[in-house]
Amino acid sequence: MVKGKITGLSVKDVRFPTSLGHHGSDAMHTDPDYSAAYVVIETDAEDALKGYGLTFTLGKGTEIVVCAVKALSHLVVGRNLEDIVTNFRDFYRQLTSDGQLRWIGPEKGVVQLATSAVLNAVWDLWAKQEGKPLWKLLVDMTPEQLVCCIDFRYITDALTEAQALEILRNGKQRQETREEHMLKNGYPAYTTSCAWLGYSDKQLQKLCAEALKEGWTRFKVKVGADLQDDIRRCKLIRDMIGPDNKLMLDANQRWDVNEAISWVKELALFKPLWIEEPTSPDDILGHGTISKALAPLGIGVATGEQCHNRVMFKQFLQAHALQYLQIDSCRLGSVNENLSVLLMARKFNIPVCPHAGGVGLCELVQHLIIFDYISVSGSLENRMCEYVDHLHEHFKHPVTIRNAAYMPPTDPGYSTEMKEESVLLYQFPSGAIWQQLIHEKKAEI
Ligand SMILES: C[C@H](O)[C@@H](O)CC(=O)C(=O)O
Ligand SMILES: [Mg+2]
Repeated sequence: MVKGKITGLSVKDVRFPTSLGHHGSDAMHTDPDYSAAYVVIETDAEDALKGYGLTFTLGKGTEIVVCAVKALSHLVVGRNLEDIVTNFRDFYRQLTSDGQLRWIGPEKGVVQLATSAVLNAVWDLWAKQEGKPLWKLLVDMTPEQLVCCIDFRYITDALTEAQALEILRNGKQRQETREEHMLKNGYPAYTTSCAWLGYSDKQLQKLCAEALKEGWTRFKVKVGADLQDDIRRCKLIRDMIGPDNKLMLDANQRWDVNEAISWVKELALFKPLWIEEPTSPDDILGHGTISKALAPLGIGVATGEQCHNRVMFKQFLQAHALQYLQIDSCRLGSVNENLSVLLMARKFNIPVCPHAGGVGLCELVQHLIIFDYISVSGSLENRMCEYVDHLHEHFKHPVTIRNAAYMPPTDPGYSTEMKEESVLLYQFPSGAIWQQLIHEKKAEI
């Protein structure tokens, strides 16, 4: 039962100094401080439940997203939660179509990140009021209710509402069997934690050995800055994991199109499954050219973590420009826009392998991919979800990984809530952690 009027929305700039340990580093983001614009919404309902939402950023710039969240808040405060969720498509459109704010988007960049943080909080609150983890809320919704959350504007040439309904109705068949499978075995994951670009070979070997012991069988390596380094690191990791485990490469947009093709050909002997973000995330035709060139080598192209909306994904799919689609729970406009992308991926028969990691991205996206398996794709073939072993301790309901798989969350909500003490300590710049780093001249405002 959904209830209450939204009476308040607050947003905080929360940053973790991950750059100090080179965690999260890649060929383009050499010093990321994993951060979040962290939203809390309150209602006047007696249950006193709050909704928590976030979007992921890399340090500087979080304050700009915070500003955008504040600019959106007048569209949220004062609204009745039941009205929002029963007309979710309209609400999504109100947030993304504000006559003035859309000029700095539309549906991309800072305003879309802010939209995502706000809507993630709404979904969290809805799931909490229903007493279900978000994935289960989605699984239990009817196809009609689910399509009512999706804005089909700009994608009907690829997916109509009727086609979405058909996919979701088919997805209802044997749904219980797949739910049981998830509850027993979890959703398969791969790890990126061993091979950030800033890690030494020694660190890489140590982390890889530990991961193998823990049962990981799928590994991602950062590449793209220096070819000889890449060859050395890929050989190191391939030798350690053996020929049968999976290896993926991630260049984080470092190359031009032809450079990407020739560079990846040099790494082909290490048998990577995919090359991720080989070039600009906006270059759909470029990704298509790379896909064509690498297909004979058995290497696919993966992208999506910086794909800013459903229209981009539509075109990637139409242009056969990706072979692995990487949704991101905080880059797209929350669950609403992600639903449309999951359905398009199903229609085009492309496996979804979500981007996760960052801060909170694993916590959130596990709900979406578990729902995808149970109610949309119905398949685990060629599918896996990213896992990164950082910052989970700051969440009230952190992910549970068992045998290299995400176990479905059981607590009500979207797993978005951070521990209060973490928010206090890491709030930028007033939190004690940042005050200390600023004092030691290891950080600046
Ligand atoms: C800057 C981030 O850590 C980025 O490297 C993450 C990423 O590309 C991934 O996890 O994939
Ligand atoms: Mg990546």
